[in-house]
Amino acid sequence: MQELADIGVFGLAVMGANLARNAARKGFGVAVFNRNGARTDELISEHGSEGRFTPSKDIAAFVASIKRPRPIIIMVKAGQPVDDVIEELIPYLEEGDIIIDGGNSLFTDTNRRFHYLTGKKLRFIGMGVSGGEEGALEGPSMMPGGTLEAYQRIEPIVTKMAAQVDGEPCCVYIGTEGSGHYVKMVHNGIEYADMQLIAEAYDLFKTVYGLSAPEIADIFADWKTGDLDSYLIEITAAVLRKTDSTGKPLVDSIVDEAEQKGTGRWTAQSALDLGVPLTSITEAVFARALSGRRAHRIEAEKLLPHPEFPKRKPTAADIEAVKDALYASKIVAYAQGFEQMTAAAKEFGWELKLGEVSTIWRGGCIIRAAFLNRIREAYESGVAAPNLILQDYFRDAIVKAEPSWRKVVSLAIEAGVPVPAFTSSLAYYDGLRRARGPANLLQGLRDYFGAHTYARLDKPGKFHTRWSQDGSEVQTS
Ligand SMILES: NC(=O)C1=CN([C@@H]2O[C@H](COP(=O)(O)OP(=O)(O)OC[C@H]3O[C@@H](n4cnc5c(N)ncnc54)[C@H](OP(=O)(O)O)[C@@H]3O)[C@@H](O)[C@H]2O)C=CC1
Ligand SMILES: O=C(CO)[C@H](O)[C@H](O)COP(=O)(O)O
Repeated sequence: MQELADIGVFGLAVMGANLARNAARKGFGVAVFNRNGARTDELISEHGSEGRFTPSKDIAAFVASIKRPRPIIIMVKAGQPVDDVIEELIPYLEEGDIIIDGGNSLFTDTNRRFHYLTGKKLRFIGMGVSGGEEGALEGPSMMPGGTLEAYQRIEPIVTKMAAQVDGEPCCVYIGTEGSGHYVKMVHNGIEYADMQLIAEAYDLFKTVYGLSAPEIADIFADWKTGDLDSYLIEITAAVLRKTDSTGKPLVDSIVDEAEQKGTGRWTAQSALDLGVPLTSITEAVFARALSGRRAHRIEAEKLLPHPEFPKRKPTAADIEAVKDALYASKIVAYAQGFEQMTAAAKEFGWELKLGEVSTIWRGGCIIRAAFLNRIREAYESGVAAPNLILQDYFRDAIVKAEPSWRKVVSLAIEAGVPVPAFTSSLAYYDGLRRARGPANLLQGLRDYFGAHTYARLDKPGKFHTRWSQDGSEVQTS
């Protein structure tokens, strides 16, 4: 009789198959199941020799082939399929078994599933997994949330499967309920902002300076060695350098419509609910939405005049300025993402350790970057600044970059090239560093049309002015 597997993987598309192979390569016995059995056959025929797999074609046999208490990773399409799979598994599970949802589930769904399964004496972990196809195989960043004792049962397996940076696994217990999926959602939101900023830098080089894709690839390859060192900068150079069968840059033939599966939008929606000014990520979501209106854009280009900007090759200083603008905007995006996690922890009663979050994002995941070491140091220093921008390292970096950032945004505006993430990040920065903004007028207007009241700088309490009556002011509280 075959030895029982250490873990089960349900769902063998790119992510599930590679996570299963990852676990098997690390020496764990892995039970595998997919609704369409052809994927199971394919995994075993192509990679069965990589480790100890137990394939099954029915759920009862799959569950029975796993050591108790059974940890089962579900890696299926997010949404209803996760609920369907949970219902299919429940009849075969026993008290204490652990379902781990490794997909990009919405954190409120994870909260619901966590409480539902706890009520059935089963344990549930919502585990964000980042790293794409390659990360799942070679070592992803993992963000598990649920009960601590359920995590402790799977910890020896998942910490071995995760990417390792400086001897530390990119996997740590995040907190209870849907907190792991929340953190993964914000990771993806930051991923949206990072990518949008890169796309805006690319657009400036292409549209304002007239550089070709391979010329821009050289710039990004150069940036890989500095402050911007990151996986996304590295793959940007690779994407820009790639030619297609005609020998021309592939990127020039890709349709300029960005798709989205939802995690960026959810991040922005949650920020709105929490009242967090998450401008960079939200602009990145809107930029994808506008990119999706391609037919409108094609029509509008014919109807709306747009400035013809004389193209000239960039100087080294021009390139450096775009780099500074990208770096400063990136600091804003991360500061906003971390502020959102702080607000969510408070709102939902989670104890999120943001230093640990930055630690596990240093490897395996899509936003992995040298930069995350600086964020980790900021949190480890124990100096609790309410906003990362106010930590010494980031404050110095952003102040140094500010003149170039402003110059680049002005140039883009003058040239009619949209850089919404650069622009909104700068506007956020300018708003943040003003002790007194213009919202006093908003309050006056609100009080005028709706008697909504206002506070005064010179005395405590709330006040209302009888604007359309005798103009007198009354104290309301
Ligand atoms: N692709 C990526 O880079 C990343 C993906 N993720 C997340 O990981 C999860 C898996 O992603 P990915 O591997 O790309 O696969 P997909 O999201 O494309 O999902 C395909 C898998 O879901 C299964 N499935 C769909 N509906 C059902 C159902 N009702 N019952 C049972 N199984 C079902 C499919 O089974 P069948 O073969 O039978 O159709 C297949 O195994 C998703 O939540 C995704 O968002 C997370 C990080 C990165
Ligand atoms: O989770 C991921 C990486 O971390 C996925 O790649 C995600 O699907 C990307 O999101 P979108 O498809 O919306 O761009």
